Amino acid sequence: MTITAGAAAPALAQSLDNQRTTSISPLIPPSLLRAEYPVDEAVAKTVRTGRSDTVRILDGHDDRLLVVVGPCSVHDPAAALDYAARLAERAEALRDRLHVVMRVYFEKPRTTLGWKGLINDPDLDGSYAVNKGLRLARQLLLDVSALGLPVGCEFLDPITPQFIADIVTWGSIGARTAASQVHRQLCSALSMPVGIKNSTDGDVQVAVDATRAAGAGHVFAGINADGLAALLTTSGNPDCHVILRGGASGPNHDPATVADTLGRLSAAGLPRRLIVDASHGNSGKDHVRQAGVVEELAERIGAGETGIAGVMMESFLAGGRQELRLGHRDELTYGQSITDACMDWNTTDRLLERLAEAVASR
Ligand SMILES: O=C[C@H](O)[C@H](O)COP(=O)(O)O
Ligand SMILES: C=C(OP(=O)(O)O)C(=O)O
Repeated sequence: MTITAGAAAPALAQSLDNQRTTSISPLIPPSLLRAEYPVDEAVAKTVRTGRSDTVRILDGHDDRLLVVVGPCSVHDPAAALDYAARLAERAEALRDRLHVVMRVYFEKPRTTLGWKGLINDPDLDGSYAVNKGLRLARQLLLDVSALGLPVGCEFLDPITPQFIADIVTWGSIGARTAASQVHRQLCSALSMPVGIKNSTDGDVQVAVDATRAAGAGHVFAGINADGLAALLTTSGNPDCHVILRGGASGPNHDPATVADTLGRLSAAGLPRRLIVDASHGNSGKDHVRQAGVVEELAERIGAGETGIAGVMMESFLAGGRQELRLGHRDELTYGQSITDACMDWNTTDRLLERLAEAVASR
C-alpha cells in the first residue's frame, strides 16, 4: 500500500507541474566560476577603493563627481575592453575631479521582448548558452578592473550576483524592478553602493521607498555559493541612493525635481543622495539629446548647484544604435550598441572634460 502510494505521488505531481517548462539543465555553481576566474590583489584594490570612493562622494566627503559611463549593454567583450582601455586612460587623467565607473551591463530588462544580454544569450543567436555567458561576464569584469577601472552592473536576475558581485564596484536596480520586493531584498545583501532608478512612468517615490527598504535587513530565499537553495539573512545596505532617469512623464533632471527628491529622502529619514541618468527618459533615448543633458548638468554643477553626486551616461565607441538580427552577429558594426543609442567615444571624451571643468570651478 505504502509503496503504491509513494510511487503514485510523484507521477501525480508530475502531471500538475512543469507543464510549460520545456527543459531544465545544469548551471555552473557560483563557487566553481569564482575559482576558475579568481580575483587577484590588483582587482580587489580597484573594487575596494572604487566602492569606498563612491560612498565618500555620495556622502559629500569627497568633492569629486561620480560618473557612471559605458555601453547600454555589452554584446562584444572585445569591443567593451577596447572602450575600457580608452576610458581607463581618461579616468586616470581626470581622477582629481571625477570618479569614473564603467557601465558593464550584462542583463537587460526589456519592455516586452528582445535580446536580454550577454549572460542570457552570449552568442546572440537564441542559443542561450548561459554558462558561457557567465564565464565571459566574469572574465570581462576582471579584465576591466585590472585596468584600474571600477565597474558598474545592473542586477536583474536575483541569482546572478552570486557569480559576479565580488568584482562589481557599483550596482544598479533598474526602473522596471525598483518596486520589486525581490530586488529590494537583493540590494540589502549587496556589498557595494547601489543606485535605484525612478520608475518608467517617472514616479520618484518608488526609488525613495526602495532605498529605505534596501537599507533594512531581510530574510529571504536565494542560493549560496555552491548554488544550493538557501535562506539568506541580511543586515541591510546603507549605501543605496536614487537615480533620476526621467520617464513617461518627461525628463526629471531639472533643479526642482532634484530638490524635491532630496526632500523626499530627508522625509524618509534617508541621506540626501542622488545621481542623474542623462540617458533613458531624460533624453528620450536620443544620444544627441543625451549630450545636451550632460552639458546642462555640467553648467549647473559648475555654477554651484549641489545635490547631484553623480552623472550616468550611455556611451560606446560608435554613436547611435543598430538592430540585432539573432544569429547574424557578423552583420554588426563594431563598437555600436544593440540596445539603447549611445554617444560616441569623441563626444564622451569631450563631456568627461566638461564635467571635470565643472567640478573644478564649483
Ligand atoms: O537600457 C536599456 C533599455 O532602455 C531597457 O532595457 C528597455 O529596453 P526596450 O524598451 O528596448 O526593451
Ligand atoms: C535598463 C536601464 O535603464 P532603465 O532601468 O532606467 O530603463 C539601463 O540603465 O540600462
